[in-house]
Amino acid sequence: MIECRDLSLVYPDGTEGLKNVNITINEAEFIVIVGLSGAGKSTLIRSLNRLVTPTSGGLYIDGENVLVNKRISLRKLRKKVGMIFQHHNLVPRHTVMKNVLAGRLGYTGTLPSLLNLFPNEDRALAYENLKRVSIEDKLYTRADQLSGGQQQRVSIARVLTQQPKVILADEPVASLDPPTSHQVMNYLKKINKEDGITTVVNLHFIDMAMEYADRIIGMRAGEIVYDGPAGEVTESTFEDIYGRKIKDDDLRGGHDINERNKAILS
Ligand SMILES: Nc1ncnc2c1ncn2[C@@H]1O[C@H](COP(=O)(O)OP(=O)(O)OP(=O)(O)O)[C@@H](O)[C@H]1O
Repeated sequence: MIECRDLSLVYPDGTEGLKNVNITINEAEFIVIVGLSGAGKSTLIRSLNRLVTPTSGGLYIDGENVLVNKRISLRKLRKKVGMIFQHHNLVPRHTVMKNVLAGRLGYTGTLPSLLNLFPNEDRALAYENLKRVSIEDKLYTRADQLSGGQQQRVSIARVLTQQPKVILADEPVASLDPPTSHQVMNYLKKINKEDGITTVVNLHFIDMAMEYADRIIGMRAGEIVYDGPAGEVTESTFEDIYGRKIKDDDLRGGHDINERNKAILS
């Protein structure tokens, strides 16, 4: 469980990225954070993994405040919390397998991984996870030879290989076309349901947020302005969060294609 208590973050130039955020993220939830550009979605998700450091308040992971308790090293935190980025952050010239094995870094240490000395169990785990996102046939392909959607699936396999308790995804579909966006979201949702891994995703497409989230958190100007079950969200909720009418650009579309996608994945 993750708890933010009066969490605030002021960037060095004085910009308030987060203002008194109070949320509790429960085990196995699938949460989507929505809000306009600049609302603080990335700042919040990056705070949860300490990629940025909140300037006041408490951030409790399994009951321990990781902002004050130095016993919990960053490495330990990052073993528990896996991250997926918009641009997947794969090493372009490394093979798919090597990229996925990087998920074991927190367990093996840097030197064995530099020497490619991963135990066989790690390799088997990496292969299983590539199979879960249906990309095991690209095992020996260089990451930069894959499409954007394939690269994002490899980054999902990498995060799974880390065996995290929580997956954070910062705009994971922003660079993808509608069918590929749905494919990636379906994989994230399937993993959340099957493995019970808590998942927090930043999205700016409201139709996707409603389709995949169990719970939606709306942000504006660094503050939480909505927090509730996705089933209770309406167009006017989004208009309140965005402070304006909903536009076509706020929708990803592609739902007809998604029905086929879901059938393939189920
Ligand atoms: N390193 C930084 N230094 C100063 N200000 C920053 C920094 N990173 C983000 N900000 C500011 O903090 C606020 C929140 O930004 P953040 O990136 O968290 O928003 P966002 O909702 O994720 O937006 P987007 O969807 O465009 O990524 C914005 O005003 C942004 O300009």
